[in-house]
Amino acid sequence: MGLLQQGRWVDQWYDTDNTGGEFLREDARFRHWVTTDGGAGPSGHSGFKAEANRYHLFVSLACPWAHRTLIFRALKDLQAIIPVTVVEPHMLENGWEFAGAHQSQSAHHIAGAEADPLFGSDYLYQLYLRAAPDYSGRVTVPVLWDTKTNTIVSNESADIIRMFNSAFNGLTGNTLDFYPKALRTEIDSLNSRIYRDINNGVYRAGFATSQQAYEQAFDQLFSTLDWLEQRLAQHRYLTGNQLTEADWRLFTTLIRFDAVYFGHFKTNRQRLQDYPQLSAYVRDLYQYPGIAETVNFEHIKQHYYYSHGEINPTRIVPKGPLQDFSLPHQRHRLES
Ligand SMILES: N[C@@H](CCC(=O)N[C@@H](CS)C(=O)NCC(=O)O)C(=O)O
Repeated sequence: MGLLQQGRWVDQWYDTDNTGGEFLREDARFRHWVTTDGGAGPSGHSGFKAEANRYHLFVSLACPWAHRTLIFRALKDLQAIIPVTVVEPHMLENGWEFAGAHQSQSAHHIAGAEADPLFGSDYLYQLYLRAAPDYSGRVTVPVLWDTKTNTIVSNESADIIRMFNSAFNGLTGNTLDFYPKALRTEIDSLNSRIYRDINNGVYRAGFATSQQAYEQAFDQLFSTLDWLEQRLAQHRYLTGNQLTEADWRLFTTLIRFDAVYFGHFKTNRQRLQDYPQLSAYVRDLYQYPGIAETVNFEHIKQHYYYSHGEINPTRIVPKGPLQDFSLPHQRHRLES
C-alpha cells in the first residue's frame, strides 16, 4: 500500500500518528463531470460529453466505493457503452495492480482480475501518472478514464454514480432516477450520516491505531445501524417505497459486513445477520436484477485479509462465513 508523492510512488501505510490514531480519508482529486452536452458539472472543467465507448471504468470488485459505480453501471444499462476493467484484489507494495507478469512479490492472480486493455500498465498508479505526471495523493479505485483526452474524469464514486444516473440517458433510453428531485434533501442527509458512521465508519474502526479512536468509530457505527434497523421496520427502502442512491450507497458496506468488517475491522458488537430488518433489506437489494453479478466475495475477502498486513500479518483469508443472500426477504409487505 502506498501513494504518489510528486509523481513518485512511495510504499507507505496510512499515517495516523498526527491524528490521535484516527484514520482520516483523503478527498478524491479528480472531480470533473461527464454531462449530456459536455458542459461543466458541479466541479472541475467542461469537455466531457456523454458518448458511447468514450469512457472506461477501472474498479476493484473488493472495494465498496468502486462497487457503487458497478451497481449504477448495471442499473442504468451502461454495460454496452462503458467498458470496465477489474484490478487484482491483492493491493501490496505497488498498490492496485493489473493482471499480468509484473505482480508484486507476494501478490497472486485471482480469477476475474484483468490486464489494462488501454495501456498495458502493471499498476494503477501508472494510469494516474498519465493523467497527472506530478500527482501527489492516494491512488484509489474507482477511476473513470476518458479515452479521448487521456485523463481521469473522476476518482470519486459519489460523483460517478450521479453521472451514471442521468448523463447517459439519451444514449441508453434508461430513465430510471435514483436521485429524484423531490427526495434530494432527504437522500443527502441520509448519505452524510451513513457515509460518516457506516461507509467510512467501518474503516475508521478498522484502521484506528488508538483504542479511543476505534471505540468512538465503533459506537457511532452501531448507533447508526440501530437507527436504520428501526427505520427499515417501517419502510421497504430508506426513503419509503422508492429505491434511491442512498440505498445503494448503504448496500455496498452492509453486504461486506459479516464477511469482512465484523472480524477484520473488529466491528463485532453483532453481525448484520443479527439485525432482522437490515439483513432482510440487504437480501432484497441483492436480489434486484443485475446486482448479484456485481458481488464477488472471493475478491472481497482476498483484498482485505491479504492486503492489510498491518492488521492481519499472517495473510490467512478466512473460509467463512456461510451466508446466502438469495433467501426470501418478505420486504414487499412493507410497501404502502
Ligand atoms: N472517495 C473515494 C474513495 C475510494 C477509495 O478509498 N478506494 C479504496 C479502495 S476501497 C482505495 O483505492 N484505497 C487505496 C488507498 O487508499 O491507497 C471514492 O468514494 O471513490
